[in-house]
Amino acid sequence: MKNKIVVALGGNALGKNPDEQVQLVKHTAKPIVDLIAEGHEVIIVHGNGPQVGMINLAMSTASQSEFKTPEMPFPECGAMSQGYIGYHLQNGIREELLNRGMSIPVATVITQVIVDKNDPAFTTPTKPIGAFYSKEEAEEMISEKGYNMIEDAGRGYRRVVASPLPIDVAEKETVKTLVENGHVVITVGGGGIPVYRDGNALVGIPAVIDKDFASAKIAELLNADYLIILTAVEKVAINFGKPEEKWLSSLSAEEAERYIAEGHFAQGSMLPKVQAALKFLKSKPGRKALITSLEKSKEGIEGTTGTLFVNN
Ligand SMILES: Nc1ncnc2c1ncn2[C@@H]1O[C@H](COP(=O)(O)OP(=O)(O)O)[C@@H](O)[C@H]1O
Ligand SMILES: NC(=O)OP(=O)(O)O
Repeated sequence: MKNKIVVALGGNALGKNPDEQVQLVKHTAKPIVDLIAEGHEVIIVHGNGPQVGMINLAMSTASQSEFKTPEMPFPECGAMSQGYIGYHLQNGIREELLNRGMSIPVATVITQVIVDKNDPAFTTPTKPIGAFYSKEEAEEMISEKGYNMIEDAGRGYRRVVASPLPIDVAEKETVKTLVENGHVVITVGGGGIPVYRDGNALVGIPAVIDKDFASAKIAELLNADYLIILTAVEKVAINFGKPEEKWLSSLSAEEAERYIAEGHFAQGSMLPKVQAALKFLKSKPGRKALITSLEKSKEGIEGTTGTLFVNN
């Protein structure tokens, strides 16, 4: 059956610098084009944590240097990250399509996502961005740049920014029109540029929306059948990393809610994915969500691997 599928790409699909990104995206394009070749309509969402952190730090450092480049506001850095990642992704997918004899237009839509400027998330920064640093480097960044830094699961220190929930997608009609006309669209990159409504204006606000929540939102708005969240693991586990770890092939809404309450999914990594999958599943009967790895996405949609969220 032909499905309308929103695919959310995790950090392992993109890499840490432009060279790595170009190379990784060639690999990322293959499972995406597999889905397109099977006749599915595919909409692509990607993360931007490492990239928006890199861009913002570079712009801020340059503006404070002898070269005195202009201060670049955070929402503009988010827009730059969408352009930078979208540029590589659309070319990678385009090339893979042409290699397989398919001439299908691919485009990135710079996408703004409406948030509530009074979202409580603005008072507690939780979203890790940029690179990992040592404790000493983190302390220097706190005192020199005023950043909020946290220790991230034993992997080092990372800057954190606010992460409000997505309410609506400003460019949803444009995305819908492109999808209906057979275009492959990359949208809500990095969760979308967070904006709030002020009369007729959309005003950017410094934050990074979680791309898992944003992908569930655009999937709902586009009336998609399927949300596929691709990450570094083939399945979701309970008791992850413990001796009694159990990998799950399917999850009902009731089971997912119970496991969330029992604390099986790590905050900032697996938890938003499970919450986003659950939200999409519950938004309309018949909708399905899958969490699996990039490499296994074809098998995942064929039903032979991954964690499938279904209402029974
Ligand atoms: N319960 C769990 N089941 C599976 N993976 C988990 C679980 N809890 C945490 N993880 C970790 O979460 C990671 C995915 O989160 P993250 O790396 O932040 O995602 P992204 O692909 O969006 O960059 C997995 O690779 C895994 O290491
Ligand atoms: N915006 C966002 O969720 O990015 P990451 O997936 O890179 O954390």
